[in-house]
Amino acid sequence: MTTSAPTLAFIGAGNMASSIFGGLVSNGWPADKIIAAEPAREKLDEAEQKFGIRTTTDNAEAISEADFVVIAVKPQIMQQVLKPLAPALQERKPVLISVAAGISEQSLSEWSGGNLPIVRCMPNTPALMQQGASGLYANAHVSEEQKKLTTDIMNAVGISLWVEREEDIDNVIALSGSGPAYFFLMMEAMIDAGEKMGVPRETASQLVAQTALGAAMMVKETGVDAGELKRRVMSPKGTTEQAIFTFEDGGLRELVEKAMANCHKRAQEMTKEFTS
Ligand SMILES: NC(=O)C1=CN([C@@H]2O[C@H](COP(=O)(O)OP(=O)(O)OC[C@H]3O[C@@H](n4cnc5c(N)ncnc54)[C@H](O)[C@@H]3O)[C@@H](O)[C@H]2O)C=CC1
Ligand SMILES: O=C(O)[C@@H]1CCC=N1
Repeated sequence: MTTSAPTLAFIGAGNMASSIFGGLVSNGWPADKIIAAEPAREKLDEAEQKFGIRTTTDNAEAISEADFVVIAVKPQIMQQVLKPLAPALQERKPVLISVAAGISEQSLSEWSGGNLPIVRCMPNTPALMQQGASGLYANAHVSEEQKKLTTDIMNAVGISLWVEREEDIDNVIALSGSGPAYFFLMMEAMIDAGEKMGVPRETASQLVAQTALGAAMMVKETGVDAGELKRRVMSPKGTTEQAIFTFEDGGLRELVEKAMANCHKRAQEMTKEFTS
């Protein structure tokens, strides 16, 4: 990214925000074009030290020079954080990018004073490694140029895909926003099982992480269906099929479907809960 990169303000410098600004800086986004605002001084100090970005405890100050404002606070406090920022947002008119689950564009628009270009973005924490996956939804005030710049920002930390319907953001949450945790759970369970078999935890961890990475790369790079790739590991009467039959008999598919449905349901409940 050149020095003509737009200025980005992050409101909230927690897990998700730091994954995005950390990923941006690691990918060459100029650190002096990123400012993070947060009440927790220690998080700002860490962000300054690790990534060299600018910081402030004053949210409105961060907005005063921003072209894009990424709001990354918990959904529960979004309204109380956003409402006092409406005057600063209305004066500057940046693109407001919310990464919050369960906060509708309508609520964001109302709390920020109306008529702002708003993007609902559903990223995930692998953004920190520039391996994030984001779903993006724009309201009618977002111009094509602003959409392109939003794509540039999120593509700097992974892949991003636009959705036409806002409700698809809840599907993106169930797939990729919350998705890393599903894979972490699977890896954690495999590492624990490996350790029980007597493999040192660190060795098990390295083997599992590389296996997950390799499997993901095969799905991404070969274009071969995941089911077919699975079948290619399952030699007839071999070892893998014993493991896969155990997963299938135990109802793993149904469990995954149920887990994702519950994740989606919670996003919808939150949207109702946090509508003023
Ligand atoms: N953690 C994840 O994997 C993902 C999170 N999200 C969304 O990101 C948002 C943030 O989640 P996390 O980063 O996980 O939470 P977090 O708790 O790590 O970060 C929130 C940050 O907001 C700060 N904050 C509190 N009051 C504030 C205020 N008045 N002004 C500015 N900052 C304030 C907190 O000190 C904290 O650092 C949520 O809305 C969540 O739905 C979206 C996708 C994935
Ligand atoms: O668990 C959550 O609510 C957030 C949204 C997606 C991932 N983490």
